[in-house]
Amino acid sequence: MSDQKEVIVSVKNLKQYFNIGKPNMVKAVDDVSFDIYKGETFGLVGESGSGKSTTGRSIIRLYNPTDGHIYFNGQDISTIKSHGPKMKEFRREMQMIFQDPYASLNPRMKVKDIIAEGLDVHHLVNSEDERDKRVRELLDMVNLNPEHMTRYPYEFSGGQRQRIGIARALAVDPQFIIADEPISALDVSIQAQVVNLMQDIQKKKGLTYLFIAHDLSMVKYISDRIAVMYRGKIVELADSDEIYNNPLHAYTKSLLSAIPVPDPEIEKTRTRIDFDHKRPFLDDQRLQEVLPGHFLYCNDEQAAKIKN
Ligand SMILES: Nc1ncnc2c1ncn2[C@@H]1O[C@H](COP(=O)(O)OP(=O)(O)OP(=O)(O)O)[C@@H](O)[C@H]1O
Repeated sequence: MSDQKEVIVSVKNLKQYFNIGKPNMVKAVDDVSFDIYKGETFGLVGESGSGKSTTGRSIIRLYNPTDGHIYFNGQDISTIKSHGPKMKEFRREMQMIFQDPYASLNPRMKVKDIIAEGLDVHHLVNSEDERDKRVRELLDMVNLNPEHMTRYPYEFSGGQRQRIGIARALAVDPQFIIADEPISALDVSIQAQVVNLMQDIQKKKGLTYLFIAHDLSMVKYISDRIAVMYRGKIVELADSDEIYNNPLHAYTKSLLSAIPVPDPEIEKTRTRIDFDHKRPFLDDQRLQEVLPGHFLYCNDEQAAKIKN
């Protein structure tokens, strides 16, 4: 994490509601606020349907926010037209890596054209030679053989395809990458390789990551800070170690208890903590700082108890 804690992305009171036929409204993201610091990996964790992907997609402005603000390097991007020239500039700085490397790469395009898409859109290269040279560099950066740039996605394994997805995201030299469950579809043996690669590249390029995952098993190792999301709200946010060693929200505790332990003896005795999913959010609760840098969704009385 950067020492100065310079904020790169700031999300303020974001609401993203979907109208699924009156009077039904899905509150996918419901009044969520957090900052992401330059150079850090910010983990966003929660079970399926908790609103993680919608949060990521709202930041990159794939949706028009229902309410609230998104700031990128201090500029409010929540009101910029999503297909206008101004947004195009910001898109160059914010890229996305998707969960399914099979679905997210066009099977009819050669790898070099997939990777160069951003270069073309943003007119970043002036000749075919320059384009090829850049694609080679990018393939090399993700440890793929540059000679394979004229191949098609089906000729690559799952892990290799995710590397292609990473190269595509890196092509425009972004500052910030949203990785939406980038390893969930991969074999466990490949997951660590892809994560290590992402971390190496992060160091080299000073990148900031928003890393979305449905469980804490990998995220706790790679994130500087973690936000736990439940039913459209952030219920806890703290440094990764703090989340792991001192979880305060019952939902966080249940997520932690779901992580398998590598030691078979300890694994045998692992008890899962259940979370009562019927428990509603109450009007007097909000996300508040209960310990330095540790935020919990609770009421004032609960907060005061933890503070003392
Ligand atoms: N475009 C949309 N239209 C209507 N409802 C949507 C849309 N996108 C998401 N939702 C709903 O919003 C809620 C949050 O979805 P979201 O995909 O953000 O959750 P998630 O935590 O990322 O889950 P997953 O891991 O399954 O992707 C879900 O109830 C989902 O059905």
